[in-house]
Amino acid sequence: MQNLLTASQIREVDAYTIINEPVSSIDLMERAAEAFVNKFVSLYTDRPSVIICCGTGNNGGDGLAIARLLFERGYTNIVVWIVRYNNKKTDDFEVNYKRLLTYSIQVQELFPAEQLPSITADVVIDALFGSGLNKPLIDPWRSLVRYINKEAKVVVSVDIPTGMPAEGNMETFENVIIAQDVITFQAPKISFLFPESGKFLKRFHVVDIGLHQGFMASLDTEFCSIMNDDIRSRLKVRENFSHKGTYGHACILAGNEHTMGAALLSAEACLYTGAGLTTVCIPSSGLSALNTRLPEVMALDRSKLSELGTGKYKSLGIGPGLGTGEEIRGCLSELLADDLPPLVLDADALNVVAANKNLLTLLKAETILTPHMKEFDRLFGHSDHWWDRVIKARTEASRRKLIIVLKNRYTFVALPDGKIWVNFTGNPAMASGGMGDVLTGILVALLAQGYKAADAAILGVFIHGKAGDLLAAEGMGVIPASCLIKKIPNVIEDFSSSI
Ligand SMILES: NC(=O)C1=CN([C@@H]2O[C@H](COP(=O)(O)OP(=O)(O)OC[C@H]3O[C@@H](n4cnc5c(N)ncnc54)[C@H](OP(=O)(O)O)[C@@H]3O)[C@@H](O)[C@H]2O)[C@H](O)CC1
Ligand SMILES: [K+]
Repeated sequence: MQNLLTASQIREVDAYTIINEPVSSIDLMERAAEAFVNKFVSLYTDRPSVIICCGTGNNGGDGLAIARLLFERGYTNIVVWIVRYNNKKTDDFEVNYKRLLTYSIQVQELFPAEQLPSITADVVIDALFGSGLNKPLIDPWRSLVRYINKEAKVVVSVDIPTGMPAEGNMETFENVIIAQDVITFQAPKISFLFPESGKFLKRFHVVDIGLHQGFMASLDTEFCSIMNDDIRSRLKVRENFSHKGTYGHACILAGNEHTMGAALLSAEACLYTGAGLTTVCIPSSGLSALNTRLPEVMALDRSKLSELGTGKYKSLGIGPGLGTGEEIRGCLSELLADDLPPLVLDADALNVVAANKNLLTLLKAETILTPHMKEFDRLFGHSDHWWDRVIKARTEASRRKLIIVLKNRYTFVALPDGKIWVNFTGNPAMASGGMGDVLTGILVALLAQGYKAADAAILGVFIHGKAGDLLAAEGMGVIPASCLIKKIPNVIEDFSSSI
């Protein structure tokens, strides 16, 4: 895992690195600028003309060093804007300013109430404000940002688009640079994870500037990202002499007459994730579809729900395509009161619980809930913005000792210990019906194999997204859920055999 830091934690790590590496702050700035330039030249290979718009804080200091380094790499068409809208400046900005003046790079100082120079360059590099932003922009900075957004062809931001807070509610921060690319230092900023950031940044790239890893890891953070090593260290290799009994019997209560596909997708994903045996509890109307499509999967008739609590199954998933009719509501209330195996609740199961919140209190510790945004809001109340929603997921997960998998482009896994694990695998080609059903099947299979619920959730979201990434890398711009399932074993193989 890698901790994701708030702006104040970034400052702490910065200061710790300077003292304990040790490295001077100006050298750390130089490293940041070098890392930016290396990435920039790999993204923009045709040596574009650039305007570098610099504030007078350390983000601006980075911008000045970037100008110098691009010049040293043979960029001839560089203009540096220095935005002097107040008298503040940092020491490292000042050092880099003096260094820049020894180069023959064109520098233009911008003062309030002056007309803004025209933008003719191919790319504007935005180094106005970074993680030091502490309030929404007002004029004259606001007008400058609006002008750049209107006039610039392409903007590449240093660390964070100017005007965006590093974390927190983004709603009041309306005037933000719209960046094609953001080259950000050490770790993604928490704000990048929320859909609201999507209108301000198209892509972000993380570059290592050598901040102190041990100190970063020691910080008590709310957010962390799921890394490849987290998967490798958790995935168990399938043992020689193992048999179907070794990998558990999973059961999925899903599907209805018109939504049997959801049950089939979940069951198939469960199969491909390696459950020893998979049973689906479906109405008899789905039997021929199941037998035709998934010969490996067994059926339990919907009338035999009482079998779910008998200890026969090692894990249980409830919800995909189940429906929310009276009959389902009644049987779910009874079931949840029963002694069930490790449980995943998805889709209609969540909707039934949302309509009868008392059921939440019946859920055993470590139950996995997999809501998308709307299901989450139905369960725990409406949120106006994602920051509020994610913090609510954290609170509910720790208060109720549940595992809440809040699905989105970057899925948030809120654990009972208060930590939120963010998953970075997955891609927009996966945005289609049935993907949630597949995730449920993956999770139920992992629980059947004896993974602890928190590990199953972390592994499950990663494997799901990674399977989609493999298909995207093969050129699939749209990925049907049934195609993704077939890639699950490849991901598991890749990550369990390379310890
Ligand atoms: N550890 C790292 O990742 C490194 C980061 N570097 C770069 O440094 C910036 C952060 O630099 P900092 O000097 O802390 O802050 P900024 O440059 O973003 O902002 C400067 C000052 O701007 C003022 N401010 C804040 N909000 C506003 C606003 N809305 N309007 C006007 N002014 C504003 C604020 O001063 P106040 O006195 O008003 O509080 C800021 O101090 C980081 O993003 C990286 O680019 C290092 O180069 C390497 C290590
Ligand atoms: K910036």
